[in-house]
Amino acid sequence: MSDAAPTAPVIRADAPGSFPHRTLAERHPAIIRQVRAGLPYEPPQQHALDALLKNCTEGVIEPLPADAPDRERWQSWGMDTYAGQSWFDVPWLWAESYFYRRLLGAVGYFGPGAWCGIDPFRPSKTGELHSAGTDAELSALEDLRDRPADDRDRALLSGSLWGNRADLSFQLSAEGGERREAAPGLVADDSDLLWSLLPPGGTGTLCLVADNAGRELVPDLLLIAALLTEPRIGRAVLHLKPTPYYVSDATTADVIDALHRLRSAGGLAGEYGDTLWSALGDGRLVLRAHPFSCSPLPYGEMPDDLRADFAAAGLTLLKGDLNYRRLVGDRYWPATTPFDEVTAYFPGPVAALRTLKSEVVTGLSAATEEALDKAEGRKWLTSGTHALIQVNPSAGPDGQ
Ligand SMILES: O=P(O)(O)OC[C@H]1O[C@](O)(CO)[C@@H](O)[C@@H]1O
Repeated sequence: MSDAAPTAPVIRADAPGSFPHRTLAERHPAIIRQVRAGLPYEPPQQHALDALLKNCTEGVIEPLPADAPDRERWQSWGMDTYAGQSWFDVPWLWAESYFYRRLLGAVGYFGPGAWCGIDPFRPSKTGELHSAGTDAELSALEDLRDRPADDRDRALLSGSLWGNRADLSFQLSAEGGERREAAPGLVADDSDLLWSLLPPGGTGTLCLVADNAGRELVPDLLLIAALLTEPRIGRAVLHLKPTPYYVSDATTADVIDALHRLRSAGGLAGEYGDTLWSALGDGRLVLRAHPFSCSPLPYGEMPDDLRADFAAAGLTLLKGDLNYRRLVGDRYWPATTPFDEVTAYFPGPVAALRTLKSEVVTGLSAATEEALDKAEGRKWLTSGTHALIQVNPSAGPDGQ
């Protein structure tokens, strides 16, 4: 970002009782317990998980072992700077991301050994993919078959947006322990602008930066299939996580599971599944699993090859809360900070589709913020019941 770009305090988890503090102090231990119970880990993995539980609540950040395959990468992402500090004192985004890296290390994900490559979150991901909720959503898709293309596209976009509520890590500590109903209406809605960047007959490239597997990835895939079929795009690039992350984030294995699920569902879901299967085969759908997708840094610090990927797209659509935090910067922005200003650095037109699950938000009108505060206090920021669609069509070199 240029020197004139707006700025605000970076979020840390050092205030007991705050939302970020509860994430580290309560959610991370709950995730470790869930992982430990979810697979029949052997004593070395169990002991390592117990040690991580103690370390992440009471200890200081420890560097990766000398033989870790990604040690140098983490050094370039700030590991040496933060080693020795409390998890609660470093940037919240950094602490959360590093927690998931340490969790994978504890279960032997990076090998050597028999647990190499085993996703510790797979039990909850597959449970969700094969749930009655997913069945119901796939059958409901049939109702869209005979609707005008524009209506169908808007319904699929809405499915992709609200699919972001289905975040398994979030469910572990949603306020009150139970799921609350989604609020009608969006706190910001640039959907008309978004559709103008995906015109009927369009042949451009859409980059979709995925978030969660299962009930979020399924509608994301359906949206891509519809856009390719209509067509509104000629090609889609789907950015996934190279390793399991934030419990439910989608990896290549999760895409394959989701495609099997679609194809076995029959009906329109099955047709879309077949479309995506062949689009992978002929290059109209491309999968990426860039290391930076699991980095603890904002997109403002993305490497050149990723920047080039986004620059080549007619639109990059980032899904979910974490991607939003990384897009605008994980900071306590005044909610009225213009979205266009904090995303001006992005290499091309960019859109965010997200339900609100952290205290990071930009681009709201003062009236919207006031009405939300009046109705809910500050809970609307983190409850996951509100959503937004924001677009900066002029990000990138031509727009600056
Ligand atoms: O799956 P999403 O939408 O990225 O949400 C994950 C979010 O949940 C949290 O774990 C808790 O709010 C955040 O750290 C993170 O931004």
